[in-house]
Amino acid sequence: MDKLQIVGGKRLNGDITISGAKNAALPILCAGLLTAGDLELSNVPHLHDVKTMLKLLAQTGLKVQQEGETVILNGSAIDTLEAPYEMVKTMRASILVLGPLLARFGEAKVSLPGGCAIGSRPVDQHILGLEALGAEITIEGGYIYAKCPKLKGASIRTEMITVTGTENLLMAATLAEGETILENAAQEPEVTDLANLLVAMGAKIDGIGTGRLVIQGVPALHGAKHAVISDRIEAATFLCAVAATGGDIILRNTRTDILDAALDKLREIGLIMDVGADSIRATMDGRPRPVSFSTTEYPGFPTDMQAQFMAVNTIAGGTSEVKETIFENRFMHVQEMNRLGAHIRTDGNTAHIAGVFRLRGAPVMATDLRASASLVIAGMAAEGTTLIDRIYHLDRGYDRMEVKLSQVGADIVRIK
Ligand SMILES: CC(=O)N[C@H]1[C@@H](OP(=O)(O)OP(=O)(O)OC[C@H]2O[C@@H](n3ccc(=O)[nH]c3=O)[C@H](O)[C@@H]2O)O[C@H](CO)[C@@H](O)[C@@H]1O
Ligand SMILES: C=C(OP(=O)(O)O)C(=O)O
Repeated sequence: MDKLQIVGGKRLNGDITISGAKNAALPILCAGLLTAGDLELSNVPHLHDVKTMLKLLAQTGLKVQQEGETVILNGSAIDTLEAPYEMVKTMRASILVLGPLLARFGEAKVSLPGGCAIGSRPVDQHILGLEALGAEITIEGGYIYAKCPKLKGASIRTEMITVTGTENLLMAATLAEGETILENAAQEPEVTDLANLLVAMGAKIDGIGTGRLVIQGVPALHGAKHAVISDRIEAATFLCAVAATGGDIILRNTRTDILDAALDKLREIGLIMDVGADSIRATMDGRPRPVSFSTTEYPGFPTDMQAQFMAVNTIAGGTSEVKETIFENRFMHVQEMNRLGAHIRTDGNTAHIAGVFRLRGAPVMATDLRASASLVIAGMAAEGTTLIDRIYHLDRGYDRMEVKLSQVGADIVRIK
């Protein structure tokens, strides 16, 4: 199992190119199931989750061609309407094949994803929404069996805002008969990116980027070309890294208009930023200032950045409070950060952090994707050597993170 070895205390200096967003690429790849035409996707990141998704899609009969960051999909010969447990268990986003398969082929069999380190993460809203569109759904032996010769438009209000739930229902509704209204829809930029692709494929969607999506179903979708949106979470993760280590970096190929909540907090920390249309220069000197925040849906502060900001807070000059409102168990990094000398106490969904002057390197264990990223940041800020075990979590969602960080001066190596 690969590990990362980090010798902390190095300032970061140089350029980093941000990759395409994992959370946009995954649903967008699933949209390949909706058409018999060619889908040509660029800016697709090199991630373990993308590999898993392509493997899952290929076993349905979807043709996959990949060269660098470009992926061409063709769905003219799909013959297996199934997502097996073996693949779904390693990546929850596999649930995103359910809506497209059902809408285009009238049936699908998809393994229930089950819980994971950050919470129980049910998919009841995906199921209820598809039932509202006319699907007959049964759950047996850990699998969701969905059937409906032709979905019919409906008005659906999910009980909470769900990102992949919105995406699944949105994709299904594009091929349903008549009008579908999705209320309480997620407004995350990755949902918008998917919606824009669907429109390029011939879908009729109003209200893109808002909490109310109105979809007029069409009989079929055609092929399209699309560039996956830049990863705002990767960008903000590197900004947290420089806030923790000090230095002067430039992020390229980033979308600065979708980073507001994170940029506001980074300014509060003391990071000086020169924000262009697709690049950010960030400089940091001195000790970070503590920041308190509560995670919420977009455009609020993203739960996927909670752990990385907590890493910065551990060495800030003062105390802070971090509240996690999206997932019930997303503080797995706390114990590991405390092993590095941080002073964090949790009380339900709130973490109280008393900044220490210096963290000290230690062996730690990654527990989930963003927890892994936060330990990388903490390790880079710590004195001495930190060894991070179980970094397969990191590889799920960061495109060669250690390579990008070494290029800007971090002392970080992968140990096979
Ligand atoms: C691949 C992808 O895009 N992953 C993102 C997506 O995950 P994902 O789409 O799985 O997260 P959701 O937005 O669905 O989850 C939000 C909350 O709703 C709950 N819920 C959701 C659906 C449902 O049917 N029932 C239910 O109870 C979840 O347990 C959670 O507490 O959004 C999360 C919240 O921004 C991000 O952290 C993930 O990085
Ligand atoms: C929780 C995340 O991803 P996923 O929904 O794919 O588990 C994440 O990207 O931080």
